[in-house]
Formats: sequence, structure tokens, C-alpha cells
Amino acid sequence: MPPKKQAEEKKILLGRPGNSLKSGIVGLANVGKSTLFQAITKCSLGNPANFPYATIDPEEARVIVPDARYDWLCEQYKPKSRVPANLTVYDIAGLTRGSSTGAGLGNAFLSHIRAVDAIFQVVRCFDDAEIIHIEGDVDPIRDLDIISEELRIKDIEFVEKALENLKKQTRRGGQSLEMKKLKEEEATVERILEWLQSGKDVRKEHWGPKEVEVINPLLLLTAKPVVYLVNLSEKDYIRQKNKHLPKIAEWVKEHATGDPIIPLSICFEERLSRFENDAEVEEECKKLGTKSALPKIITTMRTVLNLGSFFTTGTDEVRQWTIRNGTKAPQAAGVIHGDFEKTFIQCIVYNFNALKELGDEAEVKAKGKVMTKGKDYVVEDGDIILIKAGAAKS
Ligand SMILES: Nc1ncnc2c1ncn2[C@@H]1O[C@H](COP(=O)(O)OP(=O)(O)OP(=O)(O)O)[C@@H](O)[C@H]1O
Ligand SMILES: [Mg+2]
Repeated sequence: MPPKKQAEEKKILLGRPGNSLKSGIVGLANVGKSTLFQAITKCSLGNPANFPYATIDPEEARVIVPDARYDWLCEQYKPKSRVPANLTVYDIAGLTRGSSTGAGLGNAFLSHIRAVDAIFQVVRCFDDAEIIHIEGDVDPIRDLDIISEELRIKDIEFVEKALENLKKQTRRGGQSLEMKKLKEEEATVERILEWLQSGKDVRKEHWGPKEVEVINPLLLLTAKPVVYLVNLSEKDYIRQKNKHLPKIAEWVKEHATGDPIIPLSICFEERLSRFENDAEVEEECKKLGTKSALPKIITTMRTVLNLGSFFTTGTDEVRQWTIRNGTKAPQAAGVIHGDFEKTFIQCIVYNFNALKELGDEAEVKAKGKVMTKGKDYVVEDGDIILIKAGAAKS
């Protein structure tokens, strides 16, 4: 057995490739999802000139990714145009016990969850007799069980259908290469079904590369990374204490090892979002000895989606671009413009850390930290890049 750390590192990430990934807010009905959605949206709308089209439609918004490096670069270059990175967030209708079989709002929302790449799961931990709890009382562990069961039931149903379809095809038999592939796929789908039927989420297993190829197109709900958001009263959030928190940590450790848990108070975030400006928010937080949890929520989601950033800088524009970690330079160039991937020649690159440490570009150059890299260069988080590309073929 390899040591645990090595095994962790080998785990292949499930999910779609690409960098324009979406997150969705999921949870039981009436736990604070829409209030959170609105509070997060307000964050991005706080600076509308910098970020057009923030609100796409009532249930979808792009929120600005807070990043001190981007702020520092803007301060340094004072560019005419500033474009931060963003994360797409969806507000999804609430679940209830039996949703998977049509209870409550029924099945429609499950296709909405299927369409996102990762889940923010809101868990209610605040007591408030005024706010109806659909299960009658506050019991986050029961709620976690309900959501995880609903999602798993839906996955089982979906995988059973996929298996049925595969069986129809393999029934024909034969020795062709295509048939061999189908049979392998069938065996993997059978394994996934057994895994789900044993009460476990797909993302909990370490799947091999071939299995991941089968899992990804299925867009399974329990394969998506989850960030657990524990919704506390304002008082509990400020003192960072709540009797349910240790039990929630235990539950996540057992059912979804490694998934992050972030305590927050959605009503507090909503209150902060109504302040006129950042200075007032800061003053209120200082007075209470706390801070907003929203920046952490957004950056944690980027981490679980395995997203990183590179920057393009200058006095015209400072821009933060999103890539999947491990992306090579031509594909990163393709994020700027599709043609750049095909016509990529080389890139000139140095890391933000070097710039911050040395103060300015001339000093970075003088210290020999500016590199010229080719097609195989793997872009590092925080790289500042100038792409050299040829003319596009028409
Ligand atoms: N931490 C909290 N303390 C007290 N009240 C809260 C807290 N968080 C949210 N609420 C209140 O809970 C109520 C329900 O919130 P919201 O409508 O956002 O829930 P939802 O999860 O979107 O519901 P649905 O599933 O029906 O769409 C609101 O009145 C909101 O102000
Ligand atoms: Mg709602």
C-alpha cells in the first residue's frame, strides 16, 4: 500500500475539462440558498463598471473572484480597463425528502444540479421559529442524509438506465474492438452501480483513468465536488461556535472525506450586502470582530474545481484569466483567443510572486526571472504571461 499522501495525489479528478465551470447552490427548501445567492451577487454588482453582464438571468450570476494579487496588479499598473476572474453561480430550487421520486418541486431541479460542475450545499444550523423548516425542526445531520440520499437515488436511476442501454448493445456479442470497448464500459457501469447501491457517493472512490472516462459523460450528481456551507445565526457565526458543528465535521469526514466545510451566517451576509460601501462593511465587521465568509466561499469553490489563474498586465488592461491547474501554455493562450492556441509560438512568462518580491518588471528582468517558454510549458498559478502567436490562417 502506498502511503496515504501518495494515494491522495494519484486521485484523478472527476468532471468536465475546461475553465468555464459552474457552481450551484443546493440544499433543502428554505435554508437560505436564495438569500446567499443575492448576497454573493451584490458582491459582484458592487463594482459594475469593471464587470459588465454580471447578472445573466435571475437564477444565474457571475461573481468576482477576490484575489489580492489582482488588486495589487491593478494598483501597480493603474490600467484603463480591469477585468477580474469570475465564477458562475446558480441558485437552484430547494430539495425535499422524496424529491427524486417527485415530492415537493419534483424532479426538474435535478437536471439543474446535473448541469453544474460543483455544489455549494447549504445546511441549516440556525434556530428561528419564524423560519419554517420543512422537516419540522433543526437537525443538520438528518438534512445531510436526506440530500445525499436524494442525489444518490437519482444517480442509481440514471446509472441503471445507462446499464440497460449498454446491455442491449452487448447482447449482440462478437469479438470486434468496439464490442470489447462496450463490454469494458458495461463492467465499469456495473461497478459504479454497486458502489452507489452500497450507499456511497461516486466522488468518494479513487477511480482509474478508464473508469473516469466512463463516469464523466454520465454527469452524476454524487460525482460533483461539494463545499458544505453551514448556515449559522449571526451570533454563532461571530463566536464561531455551534453545537452542531462537530457532528457535521464528523458526517463529512465519513461520507465525503476531504470536502471543505465553511461556517457562515447567511442573514449576516445579507445584512452586510445592504451597506452602502466597502468602508461601512469594514467598520461593521471591525465592530463585531468578524469578517464576511463570502471571499473564502468563492476561492474555496475555485480550489475544489481545480481552477487557477494567470494574468495579463499592462497600462491598457490588467486581466485575470481562469484555467484548470496543469494547463499548458497554448491552451491557456486559447482562453484569451481561440486562434492563439493554434498559432501559438512561445510565451514570455514570470510569476506574480517574483514581481511582488522585486517590485517591478525591470527588476524581475534584471534578476533573470523572465523566461521564454514553448508549447510544453505548464502554466503555474499566478503566472504573468505575454503570448507570442503567429497570424491566424483564414
Ligand atoms: N442564518 C440565518 N438566520 C436566520 N434566518 C435566515 C438565515 N439564513 C436565511 N434565513 C432566512 O431564511 C428564509 C429562507 O431563505 P431563502 O428564501 O433564501 O431560502 P431558500 O433555501 O432559497 O428557499 P427555497 O428552497 O424555498 O428556494 C429567509 O427568510 C431568510 O432571511
Ligand atoms: Mg430559493
